[in-house]
Amino acid sequence: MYQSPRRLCSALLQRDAPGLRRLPTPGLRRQSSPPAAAPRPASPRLLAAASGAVRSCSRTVYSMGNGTSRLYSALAKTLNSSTASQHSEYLVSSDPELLEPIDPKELLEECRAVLHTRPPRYQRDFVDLRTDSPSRHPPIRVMQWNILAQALGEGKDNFVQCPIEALKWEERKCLILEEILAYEPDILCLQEVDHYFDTFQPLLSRLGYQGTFFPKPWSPCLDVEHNNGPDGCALFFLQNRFKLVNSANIRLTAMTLKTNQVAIAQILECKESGREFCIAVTHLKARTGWERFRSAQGCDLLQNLQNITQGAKIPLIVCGDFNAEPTEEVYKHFASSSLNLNSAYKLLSADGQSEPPYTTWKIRTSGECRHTLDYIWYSKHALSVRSALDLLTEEQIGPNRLPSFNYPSDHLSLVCDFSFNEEPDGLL
Ligand SMILES: NC(=O)C1=CN([C@@H]2O[C@H](COP(=O)(O)OP(=O)(O)OC[C@H]3O[C@@H](n4cnc5c(N)ncnc54)[C@H](OP(=O)(O)O)[C@@H]3O)[C@@H](O)[C@H]2O)C=CC1
Ligand SMILES: [Mg+2]
Repeated sequence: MYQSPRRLCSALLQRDAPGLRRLPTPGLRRQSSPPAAAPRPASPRLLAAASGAVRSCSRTVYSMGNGTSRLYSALAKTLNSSTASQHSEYLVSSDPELLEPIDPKELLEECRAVLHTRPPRYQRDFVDLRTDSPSRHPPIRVMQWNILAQALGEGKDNFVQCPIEALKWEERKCLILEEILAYEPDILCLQEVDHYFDTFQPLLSRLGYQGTFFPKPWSPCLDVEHNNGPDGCALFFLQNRFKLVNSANIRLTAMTLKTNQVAIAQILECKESGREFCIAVTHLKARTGWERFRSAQGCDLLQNLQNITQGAKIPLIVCGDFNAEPTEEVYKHFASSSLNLNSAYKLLSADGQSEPPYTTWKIRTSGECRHTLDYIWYSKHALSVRSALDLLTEEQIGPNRLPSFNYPSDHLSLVCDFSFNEEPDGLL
């Protein structure tokens, strides 16, 4: 019988343990020594079913080279304005076997079997950040993660110290799934997703998530031979915790021009508390020299979010790979916006005012790239951050940096537990 991930693992999570201290991560880590029982044969049932299930569909949509992005754009529902619209699924499977719930423990076991030759997953701890007021409702766990598009990792990114075998999709996808299953986010905000239909949508939907994908109009993945389609942003939420009220796919503009960057914004209603909030995910333009462009995209996103949240009446969480250090203009726009946002990971610093030293760390032909680019912004008057997942240390990341055999992306996942403030002061 299927149980929701939260019910299965709540005893292990200790999210509500009192005191200000580091919390142990869930007990779902792959073991460093081989398990007593022999690992499963290398024909994972759930993983194989997932990729086989949608292959026929993804072939139809994706296997036509660069022209596919045009076809895909026609399939994707695009809103250039701030108007929110009703959500609709891009792909609805009619095969009942593919809709059967998965036991997350079983999927995790399959991932571990696939990964049994690799070193163990890095250990990261949650830092308890609670200030005072206890919450009557369970926290909302949000994960922000640029998972590294498979086509970009293999074909464009030039991670010169990362062995190509570490990027093999059949194993790397298990490392990504393992990270998601270990932290059990209620909401998952992803960038560089180029395996939505054949991997994440079918698997995560069977774990109880409802997903939305919005591809980039001209994804650079489509320039890579044997690509799996365009990359884009994906947003998943647990259906037993939230009801979708409204959803908007936004193609960002810069100085009124349409750009290649996108965002998804959704209004969700919390089933336990009845409270509504807006969750958004984005991936802004990369590379140096594009700072003003990013700034304009950020302004457009803020304007869209102003409208969607009815002028900051609805609490907001914005996750993204902003491709911008905290010194950049786009960061300052978010920090000083009338939406009253704070960046959650600043709370890990001693004074609560500094961003972490890095959220991505890789070595390209140009040298070492260590930057803080990923953020989780939240309405600072309406929401509190109860805990945040600590980042990896330099030692854990290792001399060859990311991605690696232990970690599947060049960006670290950020995970926070939020709760609504009990007595909103009307300032949001
Ligand atoms: N077919 C066509 O007509 C068109 C095609 N295009 C394609 O789109 C691409 C541009 O798309 P756009 O969305 O603006 O791309 P971005 O500049 O935003 O970058 C795309 C990806 O490249 C990664 N990246 C960042 N820095 C580097 C680097 N130094 N080396 C390698 N990869 C890096 C980024 O990862 P991260 O965020 O993790 O840093 C990001 O995911 C073009 O190169 C072209 O391939 C664009 C327009 C038209
Ligand atoms: Mg990238």
